[in-house]
Amino acid sequence: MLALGKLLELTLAGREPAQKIQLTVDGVQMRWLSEGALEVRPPQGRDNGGDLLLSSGIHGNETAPIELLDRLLHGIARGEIKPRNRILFLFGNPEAMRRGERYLELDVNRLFNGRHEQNIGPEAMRAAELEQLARSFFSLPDRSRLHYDLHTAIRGSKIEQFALYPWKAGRQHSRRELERLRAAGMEAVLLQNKTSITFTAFTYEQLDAEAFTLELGKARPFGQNQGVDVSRLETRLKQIIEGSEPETDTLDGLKLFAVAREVIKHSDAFLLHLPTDVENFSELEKGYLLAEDVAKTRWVIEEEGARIIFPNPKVKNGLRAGILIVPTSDAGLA
Ligand SMILES: O=C(O)CCC(=O)N[C@@H](CCC(=O)O)C(=O)O
Ligand SMILES: [Zn+2]
Repeated sequence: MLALGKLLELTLAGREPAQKIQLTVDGVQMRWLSEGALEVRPPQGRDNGGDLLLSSGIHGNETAPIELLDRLLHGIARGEIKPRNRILFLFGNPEAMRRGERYLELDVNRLFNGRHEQNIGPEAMRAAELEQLARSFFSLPDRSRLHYDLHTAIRGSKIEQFALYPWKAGRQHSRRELERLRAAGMEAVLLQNKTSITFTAFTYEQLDAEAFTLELGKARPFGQNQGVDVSRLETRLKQIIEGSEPETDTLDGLKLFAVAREVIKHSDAFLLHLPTDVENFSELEKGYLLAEDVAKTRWVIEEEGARIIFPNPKVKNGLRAGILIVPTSDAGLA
């Protein structure tokens, strides 16, 4: 296999390839751009006008999505997968991947949309670099732009695979993209209703891409992801890459949720009243005291059908310590 197909090995070893550009047997160009960053271009006559950004390893310990991108890249490098669109592969936080940790000092996925400018250190610099790589990749006019940022979660989940869809004023969420996500095995989509500081919020809000964070199961170390079934997503990604995607026109069975409230941790006094092993999408009764914080702040459930995702009292002050969500309908989709 071509050396650049081994982007994961290069990244984990902290090595820069001697040769930055390579061609596969069927004329696909692979170009190493920076640590953990590789662009794939189909031969000119085979380009269908789509630009696809696939990222993982934004959290270094979320290995199933890293292994999935590694398999796709191997397939392309060996000539087994024949791309018809441009692809940018990104491993988000190489040093955290090497250490098997979510992050070193700062969560990279809280440093986009300008936040990296208010911080210092390697992760702030990496977020700035990722923004630049994505901006440059999505700079060509008249092409479709799609970004999937792949993650696994800290805890188990009542709904195993789901997507988070960013929000921008004046822009409607796309039904077609949700149909595609359903076909890729996602069981639920959380429709955001305000701007955010994640990677997909950046590509959605600033680069006009359709962008989704995909949660694929529970985070485990490399080689221990047998319990994370990414087969439907993997099949769909190959089809998108090869331009052979079957038509899909149903949202049947796909659960839609909206954000009711983000629970922000304001101080070290923050207390979250949930068992440590609580699963994502656990339902919470009306009247339940979810959290308390400084200055007698209390988070009491007021919403019918409320559920919690990503509860995490260990986040830094000022950051999201959980999202309260409620069921919603497909009425607002374009
Ligand atoms: O399990 C958790 O608590 C977090 C899993 C994870 O990393 N989720 C992403 C979601 C990003 C988004 O809101 O689009 C994150 O928290 O960064
Ligand atoms: Zn993650």
